[in-house]
Amino acid sequence: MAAGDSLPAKTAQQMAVDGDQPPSKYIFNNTKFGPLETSPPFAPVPIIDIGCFFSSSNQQTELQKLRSALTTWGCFQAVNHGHSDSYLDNLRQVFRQFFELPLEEKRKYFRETGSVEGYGNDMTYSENQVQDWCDRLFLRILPEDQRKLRFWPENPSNLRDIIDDYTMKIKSISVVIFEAMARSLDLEEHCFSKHFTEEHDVLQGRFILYPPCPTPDQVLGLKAHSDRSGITLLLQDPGVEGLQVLNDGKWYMVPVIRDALFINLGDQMQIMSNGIFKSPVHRVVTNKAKGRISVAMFTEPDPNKEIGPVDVLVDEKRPRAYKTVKNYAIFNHECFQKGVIALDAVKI
Ligand SMILES: O=C(O)CCC(=O)C(=O)O
Ligand SMILES: [Fe+2]
Repeated sequence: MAAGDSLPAKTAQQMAVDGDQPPSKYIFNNTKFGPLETSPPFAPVPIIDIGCFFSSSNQQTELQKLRSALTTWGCFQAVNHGHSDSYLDNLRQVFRQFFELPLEEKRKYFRETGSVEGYGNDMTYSENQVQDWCDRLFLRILPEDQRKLRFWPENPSNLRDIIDDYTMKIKSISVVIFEAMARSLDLEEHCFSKHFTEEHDVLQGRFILYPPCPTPDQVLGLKAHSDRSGITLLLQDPGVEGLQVLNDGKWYMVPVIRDALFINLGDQMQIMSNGIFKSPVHRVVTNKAKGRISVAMFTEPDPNKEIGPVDVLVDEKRPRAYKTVKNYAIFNHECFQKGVIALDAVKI
């Protein structure tokens, strides 16, 4: 169990409703990632028509954009992914309904001390860890036989079915993207996707509420981090910006495009691509007037399999940049506890 980890005395949502000032443990500390800026310039990350990746139409222009996006920003906005505005609105609405339930109802799904799964806040690893101004429901969705259904809300009554349905959609989009990523580097198209299409691959969902915050210039919604995933597929709130990405030492705000999926790479893709693709550091800022909701899905390979740079991307000109690693999630977690950046720890 993490030292000092406990559930919050009051959720961020409740503090927002009660008009509380954020307690001192929520106040941002200047970190190596620079100051808190609530309105930096917009990130000029490309918008990619991923519809063409599902068909045999000419993909060259989009593949070039994909390669350029992933080698510089490590992220892009995916449009034409095949899921309607009303489907995505409904998805966000179901999670909104969950967060709007009385605390007594949500409490049934509270995460347990020392574990991330369930409703609640981030785990606390040390006394001086700065807290995030958000509440979340975190579920391990795949492999199916590892689901802890006690954390899966039964209210709203359609929430479980909607997660299942969205999971299928996310799986198929992610495979198409992994294949396009390989083609964008002129590699055999399954070289990445094969690590994410096996029986014990992992998919986690983080459904996050960022309530309005009275002091957005002092409190982050989510601290700077890179994802440990292969790729992360994020549905943003169409009503308010908040996500920022770090590029070349500067923060940029990710624009909201109503029905785009914002896709960013996680550390495991930076490793598999031998450092060619980037896993961007990102964070979320809060807003005084508006709450924000986001739906993040994280794909990960089977934790029992070793991952490392794919062979075809290692040669004399580009020596192996990363060691192989098993169960990157646990490794990443251990590094975090020691204050070490996991990607640095696997660098050769
Ligand atoms: O809510 C967001 O916009 C980003 C969430 C995120 O970065 C994460 O859950 O890892
Ligand atoms: Fe993230």
